[in-house]
Amino acid sequence: MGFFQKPFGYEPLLTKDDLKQGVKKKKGPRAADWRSTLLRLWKIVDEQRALLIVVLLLVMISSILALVGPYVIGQMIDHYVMHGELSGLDKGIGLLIGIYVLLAVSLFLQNYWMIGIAQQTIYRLRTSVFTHFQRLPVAFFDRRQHGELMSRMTNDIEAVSSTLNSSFIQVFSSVLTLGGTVIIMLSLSPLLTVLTMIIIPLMFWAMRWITRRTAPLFKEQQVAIGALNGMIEETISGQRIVKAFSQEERMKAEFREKSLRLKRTGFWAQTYSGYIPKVMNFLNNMSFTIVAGVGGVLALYGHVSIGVIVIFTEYARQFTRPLNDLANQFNTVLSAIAGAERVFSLLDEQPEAENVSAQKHQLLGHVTFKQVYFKYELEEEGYTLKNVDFKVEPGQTVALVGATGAGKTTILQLIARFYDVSKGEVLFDGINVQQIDRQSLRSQMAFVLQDPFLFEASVRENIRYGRLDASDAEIEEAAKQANAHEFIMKLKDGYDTILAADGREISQGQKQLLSIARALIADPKILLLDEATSSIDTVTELAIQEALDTLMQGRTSFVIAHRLNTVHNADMVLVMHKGELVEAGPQQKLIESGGLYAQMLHSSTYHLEE
Ligand SMILES: Nc1ncnc2c1ncn2[C@@H]1O[C@H](COP(=O)(O)OP(=O)(O)OP(=O)(O)O)[C@@H](O)[C@H]1O
Repeated sequence: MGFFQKPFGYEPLLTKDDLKQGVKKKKGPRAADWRSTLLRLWKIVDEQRALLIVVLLLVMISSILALVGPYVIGQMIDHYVMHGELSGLDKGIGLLIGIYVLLAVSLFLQNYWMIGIAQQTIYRLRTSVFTHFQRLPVAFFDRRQHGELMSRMTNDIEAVSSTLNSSFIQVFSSVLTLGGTVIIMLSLSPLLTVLTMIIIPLMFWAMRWITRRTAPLFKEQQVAIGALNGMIEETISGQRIVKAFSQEERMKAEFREKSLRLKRTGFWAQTYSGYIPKVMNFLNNMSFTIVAGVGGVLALYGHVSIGVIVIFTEYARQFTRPLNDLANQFNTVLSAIAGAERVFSLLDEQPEAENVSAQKHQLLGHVTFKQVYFKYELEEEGYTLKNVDFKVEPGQTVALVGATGAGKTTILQLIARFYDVSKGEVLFDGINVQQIDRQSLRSQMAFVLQDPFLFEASVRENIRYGRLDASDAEIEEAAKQANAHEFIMKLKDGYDTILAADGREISQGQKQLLSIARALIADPKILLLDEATSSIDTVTELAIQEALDTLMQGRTSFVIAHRLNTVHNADMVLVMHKGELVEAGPQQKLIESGGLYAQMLHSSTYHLEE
């Protein structure tokens, strides 16, 4: 019973120390070649070594049992049938039944345990990739396509999973069966063995001839399927446009042409690949005929017994099966190695570097930028932020203004330490951000974005995301303060209404209110806000404004301002221009100085709403 339970326990695949080490010695397994990939995969599977050894033993037993079957039949023919002895036959049959029952049990168990091992391995691989994702810096996600990353989590891991499920046993048992068959055949008759093997080169030649023709056809078939699917998807989602521009006939003609192409390549790809089992069967039959003919002659001259001929033909039949299986497994194993390689390369990505001397720190609310220079990884040349220098006191509200691309969001991202500065320093209460534990820093900050992110969960859970231990009463109180309670109560199930991931059932303004409630429940020391620019009705707008005022009280707040009123009420305005902080101070002072901000207020390129 113990074995039945073993594969399903969970232990983390990579410990924190492993990760640290992996980062330090970047030369570790880079998953660059398939051998190191296999080795890494093996290391994970090897965690369940005891069970794996049992499975391998069972595979050995079942391979031996499968080989012994025909041998027993031959012996029965020679010893009982040829001598007309019925009495021994029942013992032989009993033995055969025993062998085949044992074989079935052994196959069942090895399959059950191997799937357990495979699923546990995949579970741990998937968990460590996901855990690793959480540790990766924002910059990593900047340079990767999200669809591609999701495909690694799903398709690539699935490729490894299906191979582990079946190929491992299949390959091992094929090799054993092949070896065992050859040894038995050689011991029975070397001459007949050589004759059986004549077909091997013929088989390889035939397979190569066929796959050379089918490989490009299958590739073309994939391309044709892709093109056809793409067109179908476009036509369905663009239905209105197709109709509006009366393009139905053209679409039909295009579809027919693409569909015909798929039909043609599909026909030849399937035809050629369909030849493979037929050709194999033919060659197998030929070898069978040769063995039967030559064996018959040998038996007539008394060189071998009839029993040996019967066993031999049976082994000769069995002989090609593992060969075929190995050939079939080849592609599956290759695609699994490729999948595993891509998964491991993700695990090799460096996590957010943590300073060992970093400490937890209770923020007071001072924020200082000291000659900060910053450059995104993807940026080709120059700095996104250049020599940004400012100092904010606890509880102050700072409005960031500037044209699009000036660097306002970048400043907020540096405060949240999504990125590290290239030069200069970001300080909280006089402590360099690098010396503060990242987790403790972020837990004391909250973001309210223009387009807040909602999870596919209830309204209550979406607010609770700000602080997981918040009680239902606290959540309701926060929603009330955020002016969200009223609209929540009008939803179908109130606080229990499940929202879609994109929050499509509620308006943009309502999403903002939820996000404000989420920030309130987090009770952060520092607030990072991006004011909404999209047109929101005046009632919601007022509700948001009021909620934000409540939220900002007693907290150091940075607001990317889109409204004149916000700038007006701010303690300090930071005017950004092409990555530089060109002016800083209260709005009135900036207007009086007649600098860039004063000009911006009157120009049409930068617009603050009344
Ligand atoms: N993740 C990123 N990777 C590379 N470059 C980026 C990234 N994010 C922003 N940038 C670039 O950095 C510059 C500053 O962008 P930022 O988002 O800080 O401007 P912004 O002032 O907030 O603009 P907006 O008002 O349009 O949001 C821009 O040129 C932008 O293209």
